[in-house]
Amino acid sequence: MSEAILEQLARTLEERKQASPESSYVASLYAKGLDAILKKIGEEATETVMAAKDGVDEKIVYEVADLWFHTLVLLAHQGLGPDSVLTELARRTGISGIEEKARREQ
Ligand SMILES: N=c1c2ncn([C@@H]3O[C@H](COP(=O)(O)OP(=O)(O)OP(=O)(O)O)[C@@H](O)[C@H]3O)c2ncn1[C@@H]1O[C@H](COP(=O)(O)O)[C@@H](O)[C@H]1O
Repeated sequence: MSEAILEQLARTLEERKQASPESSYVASLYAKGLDAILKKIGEEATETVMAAKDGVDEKIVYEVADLWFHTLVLLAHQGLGPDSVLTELARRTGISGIEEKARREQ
């Protein structure tokens, strides 16, 4: 399920490259450029740290979702997608390419 969400969101982020900045938050970030996206990632990372310091699980989840979302916007902006990160994580955990492909197709 989690991969399906990432893939759906990645498709939406790709579609937003054709949208007007007035009609979409993501399109407005693309229009502002890389530095604006990186600034949001920095802010969301800081908010994640503060949430973790507060120790409230709901806040942590909310801020990590914001952080993940903005890193996905960065990947899309750079012409990358969640697949490349999942492949790298799979490589680190020792899952082979064939195993990973089979798992994804299940
Ligand atoms: N998943 C998200 C998502 N998560 C977080 N955000 C936005 O990220 C921003 C988080 O910034 P902050 O926490 O600083 O809150 P804020 O003060 O309101 O934000 P700023 O005004 O400072 O930018 C908010 O504006 C949230 O609305 C998101 N915006 C959009 N999406 C999804 O992205 C897709 C495209 O969205 P649009 O571009 O809006 O069509 C859709 O599927 C949306 O559901």
